[in-house]
Amino acid sequence: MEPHRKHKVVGTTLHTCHPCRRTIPYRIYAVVHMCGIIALMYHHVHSLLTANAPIIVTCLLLFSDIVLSFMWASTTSHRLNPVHRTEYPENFASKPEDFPKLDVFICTADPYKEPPMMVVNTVLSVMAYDYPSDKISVYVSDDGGSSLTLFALMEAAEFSKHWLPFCKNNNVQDRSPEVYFSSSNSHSWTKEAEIIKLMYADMKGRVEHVVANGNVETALITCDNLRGVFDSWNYKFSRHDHPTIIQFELTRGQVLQNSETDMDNTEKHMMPNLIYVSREKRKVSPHHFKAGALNTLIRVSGVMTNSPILLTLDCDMYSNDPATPVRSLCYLTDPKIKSRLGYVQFPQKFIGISKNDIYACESKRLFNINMVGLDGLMGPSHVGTGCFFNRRAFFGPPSKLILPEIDELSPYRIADKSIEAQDVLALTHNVAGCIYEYNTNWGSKIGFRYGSLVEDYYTGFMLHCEGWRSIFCSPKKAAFYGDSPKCLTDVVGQQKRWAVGLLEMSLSKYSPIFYGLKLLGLLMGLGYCNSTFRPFWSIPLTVYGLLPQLALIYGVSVFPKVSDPWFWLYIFLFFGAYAQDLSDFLLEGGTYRKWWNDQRMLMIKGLSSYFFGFIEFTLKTLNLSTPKFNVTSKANNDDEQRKRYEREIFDFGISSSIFFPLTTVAIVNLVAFVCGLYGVFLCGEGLVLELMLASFAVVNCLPIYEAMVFRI
Ligand SMILES: O=c1ccn([C@@H]2O[C@H](COP(=O)(O)OP(=O)(O)O[C@H]3O[C@H](CO)[C@@H](O)[C@H](O)[C@H]3O)[C@@H](O)[C@H]2O)c(=O)[nH]1
Ligand SMILES: [Mn+2]
Repeated sequence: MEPHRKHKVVGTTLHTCHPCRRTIPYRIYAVVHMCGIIALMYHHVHSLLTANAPIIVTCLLLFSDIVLSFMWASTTSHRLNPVHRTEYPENFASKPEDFPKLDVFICTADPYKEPPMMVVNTVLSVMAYDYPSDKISVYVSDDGGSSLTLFALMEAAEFSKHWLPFCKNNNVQDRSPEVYFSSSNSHSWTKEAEIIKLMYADMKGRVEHVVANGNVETALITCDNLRGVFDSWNYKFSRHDHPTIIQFELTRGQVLQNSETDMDNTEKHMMPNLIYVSREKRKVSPHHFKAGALNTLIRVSGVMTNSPILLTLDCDMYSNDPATPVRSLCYLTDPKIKSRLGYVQFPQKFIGISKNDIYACESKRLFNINMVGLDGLMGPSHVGTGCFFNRRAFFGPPSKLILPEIDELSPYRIADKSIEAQDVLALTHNVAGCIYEYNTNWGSKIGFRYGSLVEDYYTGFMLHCEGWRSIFCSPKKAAFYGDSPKCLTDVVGQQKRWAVGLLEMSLSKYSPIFYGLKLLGLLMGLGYCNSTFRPFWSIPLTVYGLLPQLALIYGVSVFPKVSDPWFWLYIFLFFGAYAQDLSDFLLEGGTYRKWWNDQRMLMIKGLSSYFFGFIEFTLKTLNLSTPKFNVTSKANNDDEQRKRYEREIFDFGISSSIFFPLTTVAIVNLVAFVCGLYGVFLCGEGLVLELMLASFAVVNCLPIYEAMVFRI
């Protein structure tokens, strides 16, 4: 973070906003770089007309440079007005009874890729927020329809009665029990902590036993009334075809927590609601993956509690700071901005990243740098997790409320009935049914939007287009920590899914380049283009990764020679763009080595994920396949692999065709590099730019050669 003192400070005492220091130099540089790009375009057109190089070569280079310039322009839109914000939750003075109610949504989809203990820890960490407990309702959506997850939540509900008072009475900061009990200060644990630790270990043992067995044995269910709960999982039940299951009174008699009646074991605190929802699934009805799951939760929670504020979390994102909801209220309750404020987005931060982040798992540009840039315009994009929403934002533009099909779901309704009431329960089952959305606005005008595998990004974009604003809230102490894929195959797989989702968005009728620019204006529209058009990086990467290298091998030139003044333009544009990328990184708290790995990963993703993303998207458009939301595995059981990751050794995992273009480019560059060097020694002045490019690629590919050699 930069020092703020000298800068203009605007806002109320609940939050302040400071323009970043780099703004002015960045704006000046933008003008200079733009002149360079215009000159380059002139140069290309000139060579096209005078045709001193083969036309196809000039055209390919021109097209690549157009894509690169577009990427530069869209990145620059983030650089013209970056801001940092600070909030002062200590000034938030409402009485506990005046706090708004909060519904927390946690999504999970597969008990083997997303271990139920992980879900349990996330659930417990938010149940234990420093917030009036009776105002919190935690809804867990289980798209895996798994009895294992439900069993784990029943255990969590029981354990929470001890865990919540323990945290609050001792002001524990790590409210994910796994994190708390694995932290190193074990010697200072009190007797009470030791007892709770044993209870936790006990519960963990039971849950892991059930998961290893693959089914819930009746002997493990201690409470008689709970046994019937698992009857739904009969022979007809499969994860893609099953009825709705909603369980809400776990602790006494039936399932999960209920804040109206459940007291914790010290009888002082009220308990939050904990509700398990597995929406109905039928093979014939589309379920729209996570977007569909979240819309179901918006409706189920609408019927049960209808809190004005929603927090969405992926099951791996546990809370790292119990004060986070109050921090978000600094914005969400500010009368000056609240009527147009759609959401407050926190950054995605991850645990267990290797020292220099070899696979760029942090996605720093996406989750951090770009967010700071967009925050000074209309607000950050939505990144799917760690986001506090204004419920109203899901029901049409700020100026025009779109009423849902039934009154019970209206965002301003006060939910005053008990969640146990029969009619409430019946309605929740109805709204979680798979035909409920037919002929409604869900997924198009209200709720999370369907049509893209990056439902988060798409929905945020549509909200901005409707006139909603957003805020990026990035406190020093991370609000959430999550899990990020840590092996290369998983990373490129995740990125391929994103690429398909982004292409679905960029080539739809709501493409940021038309619809976005029209509704959001130049900078914000371009800002959205920066991410949506990211898969297009594969075009310049392929061209620049092969064409000049082939030229080197055949000894012909495609770039200007050193004696040509245009040579310096190439040097300037290349180093200018890279230097600015590096400076973005360093100014937002990155390191040189992380930046270096990040730029290498862009190359790798471009030649694998984005490349195949294009293919998958084309197949989808031709109706030849339907891309799926492949959930990223968060269970890492491979010790060898983990060790290699910690030692930062590149690991391609199981050999996969996804790496074919990448390895081809790596080999071509190595050959070209050798040929180029040979040329320089042989005839003095060689093809300097071509050789520089090949050497840059070779240096970048070193770990790839290493991995290739070790594999043989
Ligand atoms: O049919 C599905 C598929 C996924 N999920 C949940 O979606 C979340 C994200 O899935 P994950 O495999 O972790 O994907 P990531 O690529 O890591 O997620 C990023 O990208 C997604 C969009 O592709 C966003 O939804 C996420 O919030 C964002 O963190 C998880 O909690 C899943 O349980 C569902 O609920 N239903
Ligand atoms: Mn994830």
